[in-house]
Amino acid sequence: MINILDKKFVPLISREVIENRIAAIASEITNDYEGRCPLFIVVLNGAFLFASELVKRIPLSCEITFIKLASYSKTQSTGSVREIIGLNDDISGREIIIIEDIVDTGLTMAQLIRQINDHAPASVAIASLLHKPEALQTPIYIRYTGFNIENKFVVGYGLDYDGIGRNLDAIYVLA
Ligand SMILES: O=P(O)(O)OC[C@H]1O[C@H](OP(=O)(O)OP(=O)(O)O)[C@H](O)[C@@H]1O
Ligand SMILES: Nc1nc2[nH]cnc2c(=O)[nH]1
Repeated sequence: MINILDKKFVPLISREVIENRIAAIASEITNDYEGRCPLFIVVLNGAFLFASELVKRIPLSCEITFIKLASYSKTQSTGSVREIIGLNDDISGREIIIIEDIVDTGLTMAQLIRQINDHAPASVAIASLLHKPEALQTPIYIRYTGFNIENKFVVGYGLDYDGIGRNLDAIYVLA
């Protein structure tokens, strides 16, 4: 059990299990994109750790860029997605792979996909470390999923509770 601010969390997914799964996703992406040069779009803040562990295992020629979106306040979705840092890259004709830490309600991803599709990419795929299928409010197809989890608030491996806990090397769930 760990304490973060006023809440208690218990272990859900260990570092070893996470890293083995990331290695498997990296192999899949490497096979699927052989001979192509994908552009990874990393959704900050939460996806920074997943992204760094993933891309270092993908020996393809590729580019990596960042966008910063926010929709969560403490343990709840606010229902609206704010863009804090936008996309400056030319994505038309590119093979896009979005790297996300979690797809929960799906509102963040739905907005980002709409925004990307407005710029005529060649293809768009999503890689998300976590997914809460029961929480989804809009259909989202996730090509590469790390783990499907229950609809409970989680922290660690990039994910925070009120700004704290992103540096934990495993995933914890609210007790
Ligand atoms: O599917 P949704 O319900 O839209 O939730 C998913 C989003 O929530 C988290 O971001 P958050 O707003 O917490 O910002 P952060 O990544 O900076 O922590 C996460 O990184 C996703 O981007
Ligand atoms: N930290 C954290 N951020 C989220 N964003 C969407 N769902 C979650 C969650 O369960 N935990």
